[in-house]
Order: sequence, then structure tokens, then C-alpha cells
Amino acid sequence: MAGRLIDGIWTREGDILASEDGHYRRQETDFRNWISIDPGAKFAPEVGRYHLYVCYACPWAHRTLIMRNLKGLEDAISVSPVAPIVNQDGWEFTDADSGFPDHLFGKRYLHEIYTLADPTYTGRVSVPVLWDKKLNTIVSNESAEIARMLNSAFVGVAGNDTDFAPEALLAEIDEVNDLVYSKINNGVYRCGFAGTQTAYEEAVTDLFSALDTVEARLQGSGYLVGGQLTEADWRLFTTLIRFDQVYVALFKCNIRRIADYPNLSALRQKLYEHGDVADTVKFDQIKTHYWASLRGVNPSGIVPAGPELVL
Ligand SMILES: N[C@@H](CCC(=O)N[C@@H](CS)C(=O)NCC(=O)O)C(=O)O
Repeated sequence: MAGRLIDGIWTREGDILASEDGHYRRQETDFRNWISIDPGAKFAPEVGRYHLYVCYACPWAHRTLIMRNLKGLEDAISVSPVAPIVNQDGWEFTDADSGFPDHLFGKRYLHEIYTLADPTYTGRVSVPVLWDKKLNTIVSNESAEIARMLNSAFVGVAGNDTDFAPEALLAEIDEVNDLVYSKINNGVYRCGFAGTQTAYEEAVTDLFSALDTVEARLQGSGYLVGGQLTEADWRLFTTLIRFDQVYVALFKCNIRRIADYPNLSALRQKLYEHGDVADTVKFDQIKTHYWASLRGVNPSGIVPAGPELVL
């Protein structure tokens, strides 16, 4: 999207699409610290210390919003969502009246938050970002790791101590997460941002064969791992909820819809209705973000009226 920071200076670029060989590759993230209960840890789990910068449209940021919600961490960890449309200057805040202010610093762009943490930062400016108000720096901008920390590091601090990544199931959760990440969560982007017919066909075949695999895996208990609700289900959910509304048409993920898979539809419905999770799903922002921002795949920026939302 838009651009990136080079030695702390925002540099405009075109849309992120495929590499020269036609395949889309997601870049590794840079801030990889962990909040930990270990005595003497640099980042300790304290109420009111951390802040999440997110975009409601983003499936990666969505994981962290869901975990914050599931664990009852709303009062412990504050949030500033960026506006859903990305322009040439990257993710942007608005004034309070327009609904997307930076509650901590009143900045205009997310890249200014990255340079507060590291004035010479080089790299992509992505959401989510977990910010430490005490040390004034970024703890992490890797959603998988932020979600794990929110699940595991706030025991006794969180309003709800349900463990979505229990030790006994961890190996299997990680194994399912790997498949879901590479073929489904990131798989839809590999379809949408493919630059050649071959790269697209490879991605779309991988995507639908992985959807078939998880559909079969859900048969019986309705959950992916251990017959119980785990992080693996939540990580699949953020793609499922966007799929029929966006990915089918915009990213050409159109062999089948999630509505055509009974077990995946049931999981999508069940998780959407779980607790207050529906509050983290903002369909208007999801549609606006994808259709109006990703001009490389939708040059007009027109947001389609459909499909009808059946949930
Ligand atoms: N590895 C990151 C990826 C996050 C990511 O790609 N977020 C997108 C929004 S959906 C973003 O901010 N992209 C901006 C960019 O890469 O320039 C994570 O999972 O946290």
C-alpha cells in the first residue's frame, strides 16, 4: 500500500502488488518484543500501560481486537483505530469529530508513531501496532504474536482467563495456524495481488484446497483443534468474515463462497455471535477499505453495493 519509511522518511510508492515473478510475498515484521510475566521482563503485563493501533478493516489487526475483547482487556488496553481508507501517505488518523483520532499523540499519520519509536526506521508501516505508553515505544507489530501475548501474558490481569492457546494443544494449534496463514489468511492476498495467470492459479488452487481441508477438519466438533474453541478458529474467522463480502469478487477467490461450505459457514456464524465479537466486525469499514484503497486491483475505487449480508 501507498509507501514506506526509509531511514525515518516517508516515501511514497505504488500499491503493493506482485514481485517481478508474479507472486505476492508478505514482508516480515520488525518490532518483535514480547510482554511477559517473567520477573524483570522489559514489558510487563500492566493495566493501562499498552495501546493498540489498529484498523477495523484489517484481518491481521482484527485478531488482536478479538483477543482483547475475548480476554476482557478493554479497560486494560486502549485502542486507536486508523481511518479505513489508505492514501499515498499510508494509514491516517482524523480529528475526533471524524471518528479516528490518535488518542495518545494527536498525530496525523501512523508512520509518525513508527518514527517516535525509531526515528531512523526503514520498513512498512502496518497495523496492528502494540504501543508501550511507559517506555514510549513499539512492543510489537506482528499480529500473531500480539494476539498470543494478549491471550497468555495477562493472566490475573485480564477480565477473562479462558486460555485460547492451552499448552496441551499448542503444537496442533501452531500446525493448523501455519496452513491457515499461508494458504488462507495470506492466500486470499496471494490470489488478489498475483501478477501472472500462473501465480494466480497456484494461489487459488492452494486456497480452495486448504478451505476443503479445514471444512473436513471441522466435521464433528465444529472446531479446528481439540474439539474446543481455540486461537486457531479465531485466526481463520477474520478471513471467513471478509471472504464473501470482499475476497470473492475483489481478489478473484470465486471458486466457491464460504456460504457454500456448511461447516465453515457454521463456524463463521458461531464465532460472529460469540460474546461481543460482533462489535469488532465493522463491515462498512471492511468494504470501504478494500474496495476504495486497493486501486491496483480496483482502479475506480467504487465500493459495490452487494452482496447482501446474510449473517
Ligand atoms: N505481519 C503483519 C502484517 C500486517 C499487515 O499486513 N497489515 C496491513 C493491513 S491489512 C498493513 O498495514 N499494510 C500496510 C503496508 O504493508 O504498507 C501482521 O500480521 O501483523
